Amino acid sequence: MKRIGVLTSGGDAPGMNAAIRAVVLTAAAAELEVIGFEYGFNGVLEQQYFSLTPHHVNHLIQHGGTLLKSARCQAMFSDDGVRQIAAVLHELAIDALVLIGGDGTFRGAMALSQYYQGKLIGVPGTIDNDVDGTDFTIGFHTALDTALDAIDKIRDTADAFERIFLVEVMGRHTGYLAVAAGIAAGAEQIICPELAAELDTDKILQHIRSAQQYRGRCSYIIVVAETMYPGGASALAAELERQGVDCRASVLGHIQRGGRPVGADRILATKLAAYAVEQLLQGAHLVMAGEVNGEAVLYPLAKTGDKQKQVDPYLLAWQQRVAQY
Ligand SMILES: Nc1ncnc2c1ncn2[C@@H]1O[C@H](COP(=O)(O)OP(=O)(O)OP(=O)(O)O)[C@@H](O)[C@H]1O
Ligand SMILES: O=P(O)(O)OC[C@H]1O[C@](O)(CO)[C@@H](O)[C@@H]1O
Repeated sequence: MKRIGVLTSGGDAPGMNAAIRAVVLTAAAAELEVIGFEYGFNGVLEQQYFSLTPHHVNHLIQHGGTLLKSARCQAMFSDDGVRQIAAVLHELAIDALVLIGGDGTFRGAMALSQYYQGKLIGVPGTIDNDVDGTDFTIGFHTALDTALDAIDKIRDTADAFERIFLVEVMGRHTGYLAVAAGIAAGAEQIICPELAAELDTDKILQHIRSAQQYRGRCSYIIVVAETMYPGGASALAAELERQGVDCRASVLGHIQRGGRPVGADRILATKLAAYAVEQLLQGAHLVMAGEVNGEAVLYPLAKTGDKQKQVDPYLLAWQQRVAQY
């Protein structure tokens, strides 16, 4: 193996830069050349790439975003597009490709494996934490702290007005961020797919009223996962207002994707990206470098999107038992 490629794809996540750095430094130590493709799979298709040297990754570890940019690539959903991308990789003599992204990116890797003869390895980078085969994805811990910082501030103003707030967090179709942020912020309610397939406004109102009966007037925060209500938290707040409850909505949105990665994400990114390159050199293919119980492990890329990993059931049950107090 002489020349490897690396790209970041899907939603950017704090710590992706730390992962790129570790890929480049580990490869340099093994005398491998690294080609960085920009804008995810689009950069391969459009041949937007540059040779990445240790010089490029100096003092990169502390920065959010991704040096390689990210994107979602429509061409990957057509057979023709996948073939073209594989052809560019062959043309550039890329022996292996390191893909830093979420389960969608890894589905892309599986599609690419039909036409690409080189090796493919994944590094889990997404704030959503919705990737099987690793306890945590790179970016999740930073996004959690960013959400917490915002919710703690919302609590201050909610307390001052004894107001009800809906705070919408990201997470696509999973509630890892919602549950973690809700628990850590001491939210009164958490609404996420793991707690209820469909949102029930009667139940929400009942919950608010029973908490108010028990405590008297007080602030009340509901953390809502982004896909739980058509139109999001703002539309849900409007509906609750219509039913006679005065409340405000705050959508945290993309601020959760930005910012300096926290230590846990920098360390996870360094470990998993370094491990991925080392394992490539040992012949690994079509696997993701993950971390389970503190150990670096390889997990089949084909299974990373199976949704076997669970949001902590203990915390979910506990939240439901105590929230009315
Ligand atoms: N089924 C698929 N077949 C081929 N390519 C895919 C497939 N699913 C996703 N991809 C490719 O991977 C890219 C990223 O996927 P996606 O938008 O789902 O983000 P992700 O990697 O899951 O990260 P995140 O969840 O953090 O946004 C897509 O834009 C597409 O190019
Ligand atoms: O950047 P976009 O396309 O708005 O995507 C937002 C989505 O990306 C994520 O930030 C990461 O997957 C999700 O939490 C969110 O649903």
